[in-house]
Amino acid sequence: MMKLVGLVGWRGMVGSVLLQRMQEEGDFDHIEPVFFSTSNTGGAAPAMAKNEKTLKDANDIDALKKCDIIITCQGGDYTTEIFPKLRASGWDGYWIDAASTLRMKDDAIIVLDPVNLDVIKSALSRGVKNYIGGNCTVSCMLMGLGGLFQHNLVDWMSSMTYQAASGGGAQHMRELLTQFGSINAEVKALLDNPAAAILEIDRKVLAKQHSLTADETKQFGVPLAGNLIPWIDKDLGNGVSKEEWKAGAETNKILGLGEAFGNQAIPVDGLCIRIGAMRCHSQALTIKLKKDVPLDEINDIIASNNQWVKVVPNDRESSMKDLTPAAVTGSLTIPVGRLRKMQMGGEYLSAFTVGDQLLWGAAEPLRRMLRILIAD
Ligand SMILES: NC(=O)C1=CN([C@@H]2O[C@H](COP(=O)(O)OP(=O)(O)OC[C@H]3O[C@@H](n4cnc5c(N)ncnc54)[C@H](OP(=O)(O)O)[C@@H]3O)[C@@H](O)[C@H]2O)C=CC1
Ligand SMILES: N[C@@H](CC(=O)OP(=O)(O)O)C(=O)O
Repeated sequence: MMKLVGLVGWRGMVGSVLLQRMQEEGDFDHIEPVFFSTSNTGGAAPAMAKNEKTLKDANDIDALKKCDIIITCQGGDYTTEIFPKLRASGWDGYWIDAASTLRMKDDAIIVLDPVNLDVIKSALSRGVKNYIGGNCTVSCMLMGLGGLFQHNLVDWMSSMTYQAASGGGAQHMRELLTQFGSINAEVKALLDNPAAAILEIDRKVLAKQHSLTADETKQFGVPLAGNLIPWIDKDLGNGVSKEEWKAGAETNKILGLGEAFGNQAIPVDGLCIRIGAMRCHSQALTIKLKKDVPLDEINDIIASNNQWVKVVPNDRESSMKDLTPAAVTGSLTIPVGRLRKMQMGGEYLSAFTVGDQLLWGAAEPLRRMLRILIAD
């Protein structure tokens, strides 16, 4: 019999990408879906619905309890509120979640199966029921550089990120575009006049950035258009942002490394920066290798790790064409480029990678976890 799969948060940005991928991969042919809503109980379920044509109440524990598997992209507040109640009610089904709430719990696995299928399989055999998608930057980095970890070559890694507006949510993407529009409108007449002085244009742009209305900076708090923000997520109070903390904590948990697994963690640290890209996160990596491996071997190790990673030749033209958010958006390909040995010595490797943070960064690992569960 087909598994009853509850879908919560399917209407949001991550959820919409998830549904789109599930349709592309024919996942609905293998499940009996039940669509839930926090705002429209009784409304019409989307076209993929089979027997259950109306939306169920996402806060109704009895309705949720009927599902064998629940996938939620509804967000952390929903998970915090509903998940404990559902488990307390005796529900023993599989919970697949995009939110960070449960990621670091002992009874939860962070899923990224092209990288940690062994960790997932071992957890399934132990009866673990909670499978959580990783932080977008971490997942995209591991999809690109997983080969180096698999070959136990990484001594430590520093990751400097360039994260897109979408990481904040749909409203943040809209706000970025609104800001670009306001700034452009401010200097449109001067731009149309080739004789206009560039310093006058620059002065007006800066004045506009400083005078954007509260409405125009409601999501980010400051301008992002023509600017950047060197802080993402909460301030942990020790000079580290929560997004930066996740790099080390989640990378190691995904790989099954660290004290909890009885072995040594690999230090992964850096600064996380918000930039004015739409939905691709990029990161510049400095990797201290455990030994001086020739660059052609490194290229092979990275390229052969999974079918989505693509090594981009370290030259100007290839980097400009294939290693940008605009080139990668909407695609599952994870390009890794700018691979070269650094001045510090043969064990120091630089790399640059880009990933669509709504695909490998959010929806795709959840979808693939569902396929693993229904294949069993
Ligand atoms: N954004 C990201 O990059 C990432 C997000 N995540 C996680 O996924 C969660 C969901 O993120 P995201 O998809 O960006 O959140 P959204 O804000 O796009 O969607 C969340 C929910 O908001 C409700 N909603 C209210 N108004 C609208 C509207 N106009 N259009 C669509 N939905 C609406 C929907 O619930 P309902 O249908 O019940 O009303 C929807 O499921 C995050 O909180 C986070 O935990 C994880 C990784 C990356
Ligand atoms: N914090 C990420 C997006 C996100 O949702 O991350 P997490 O799933 O770890 O909360 C960003 O802003 O780019």
